[in-house]
Amino acid sequence: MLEQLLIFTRGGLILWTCKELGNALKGSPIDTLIRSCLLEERSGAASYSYDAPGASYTLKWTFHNELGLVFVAVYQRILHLLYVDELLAMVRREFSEIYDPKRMVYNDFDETFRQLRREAEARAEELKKSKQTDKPVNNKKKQGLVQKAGSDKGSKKSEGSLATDGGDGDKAKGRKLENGHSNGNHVEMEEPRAGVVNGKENTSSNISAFDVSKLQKRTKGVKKTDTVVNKGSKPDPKKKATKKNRVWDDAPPEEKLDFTDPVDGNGSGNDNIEVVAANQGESMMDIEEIISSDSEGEVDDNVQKDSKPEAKKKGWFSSMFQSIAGKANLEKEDLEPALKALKDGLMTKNVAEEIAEKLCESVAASLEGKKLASFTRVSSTVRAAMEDALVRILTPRRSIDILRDVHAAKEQRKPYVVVFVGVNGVGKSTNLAKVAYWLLQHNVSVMMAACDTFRSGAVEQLRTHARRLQIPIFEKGYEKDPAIVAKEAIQEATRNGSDVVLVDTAGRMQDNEPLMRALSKLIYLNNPDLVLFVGEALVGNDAVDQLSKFNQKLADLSTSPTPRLIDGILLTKFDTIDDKVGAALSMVYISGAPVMFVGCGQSYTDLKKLNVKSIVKTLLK
Ligand SMILES: Nc1nc2c(ncn2[C@@H]2O[C@H](COP(=O)(O)OP(=O)(O)OP(=O)(O)O)[C@@H](O)[C@H]2O)c(=O)[nH]1
Repeated sequence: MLEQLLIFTRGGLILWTCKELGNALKGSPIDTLIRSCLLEERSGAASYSYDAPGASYTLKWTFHNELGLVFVAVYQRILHLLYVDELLAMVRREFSEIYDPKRMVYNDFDETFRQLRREAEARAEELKKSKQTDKPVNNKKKQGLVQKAGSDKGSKKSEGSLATDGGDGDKAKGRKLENGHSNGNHVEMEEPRAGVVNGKENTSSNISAFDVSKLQKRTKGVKKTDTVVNKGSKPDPKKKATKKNRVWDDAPPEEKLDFTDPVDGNGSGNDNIEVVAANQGESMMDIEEIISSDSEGEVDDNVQKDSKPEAKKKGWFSSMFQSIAGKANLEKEDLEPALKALKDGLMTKNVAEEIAEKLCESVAASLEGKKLASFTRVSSTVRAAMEDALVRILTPRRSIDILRDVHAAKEQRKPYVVVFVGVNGVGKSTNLAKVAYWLLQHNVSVMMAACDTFRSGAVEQLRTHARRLQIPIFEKGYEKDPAIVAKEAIQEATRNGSDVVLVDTAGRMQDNEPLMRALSKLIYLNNPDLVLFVGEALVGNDAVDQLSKFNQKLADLSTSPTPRLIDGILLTKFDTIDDKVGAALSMVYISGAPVMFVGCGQSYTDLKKLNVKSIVKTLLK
């Protein structure tokens, strides 16, 4: 049975709920859906699963982007209701006809909903019966295949057909993507994809995607009839051939970019800062590489390339006319060329394919049905939506201020503990030393803990850094339990009054179960203040695998009911990646953890903050 159906604005204002259903939902599925899925650019997913004590729900949703409305249906997961997508589509259609931004109460919709639900249920029942009668035909292999292909096509053609219900009946379609700490809530995607763990929930009130003021602006000039006419009209088959505008490159003039801010800056500046800082610190290596970021704009070139045949078909006049007069309502097909170009562009910048795809799905979901403003091209609209999404993802939602937290710990007379984790050779020890140097600059006393008791030479390497920086190091040699070494190091730091303990750990592959178990133990036993994932900025698709598996393993192998996951990211070797800045996006997207530091060279001073504006600009170049 349907548990609830809600209609609310993107600003979060609830307009209508089904009083008849009236069931009090267990937990807070709607809030969680908004925070963990809709605001995290995962709204392109097919459904969201929410588990609360005593209930497991599936949530499905649809948007009316032009009116800024969100329609959400909640039902018990076990039921696999076949009519939910259909019902949502009908509710969306009927409600948008009576929607008025000035109106708050929609009691008159109760009866309409009752009818729609009856209708959808009846059609689902019919479909079920017809499926049952179809079964013997499907037994014949060849005939079955033909039939399936035919019905799939049919489902795409007929907008209101129940056959479009892709969610409930086709369990095999998508693999579950874990989202949120370890609460088991997840978004289910339309296509099979690798498992993803989103480490942190959005705890802030960052509601830019659900901004009421934006909505009001959008709806101000919209005549209700615009929407009604479009909604009523059947999709025109000719439209497909003539849908796309020619897209012009309206990217800003090329300029040299820096993706980092000084680590003590405010993090939002877009000044061109030299990436390789003045070499005040002692060099750890002989060579210093200097970044070059003067790349050509690839995305818009692609857009142009992709759109050319479409523009040709459409003709110059109609193309111009559309961009001047504004298109009625954006449809998925209108967005596809621009989204494809953006996706390809993101991938050339090293964004993991899976992430690029999900982002595009989410942007498409936020734009479909929206009216294209006059004098705007589809590509500009898509680009602006993508830009918003990227800024939203990369801007930390939780502020982790290490210096503030160090002082807070000091007041409680305990050291602030940071554990550096990551795969082999990414730069854990080197960047741990950079963080130590940075802390020393702020008059914070530091102790290093050599807990890589696995790789020979690791302790000596850390000792060299400690000697150069003249800070104490706690070491117990090799083949010791790193969890115990860390514990003793923290006890020692408490005794000698060190403000911070920086714990070096052995590099490990994300699939190495024994080493991951040892790391999980170290974290569980010592409960550090910060678990910092050190990752190379050079990685592409592997970034997703590394981070998601680290988080997954930390969750699975922990003996604690509330396992600690990765809190922040330190991206290394930024000086070697040119404009391939995509790893930053992939890692933040997949973990929900912010990039706290960027390593951009081999001197102690080569530690910076991520410059979000620069990164976004480069990603869209
Ligand atoms: N160019 C550049 N090189 C770096 C950066 N950070 C680290 N490196 C280099 O990367 C190599 C590996 O660094 P380590 O600190 O030994 O890496 P690790 O993760 O501790 O290695 P394991 O202990 O084997 O897992 C060294 O040659 C470092 O100099 C950086 O930001 N830029």
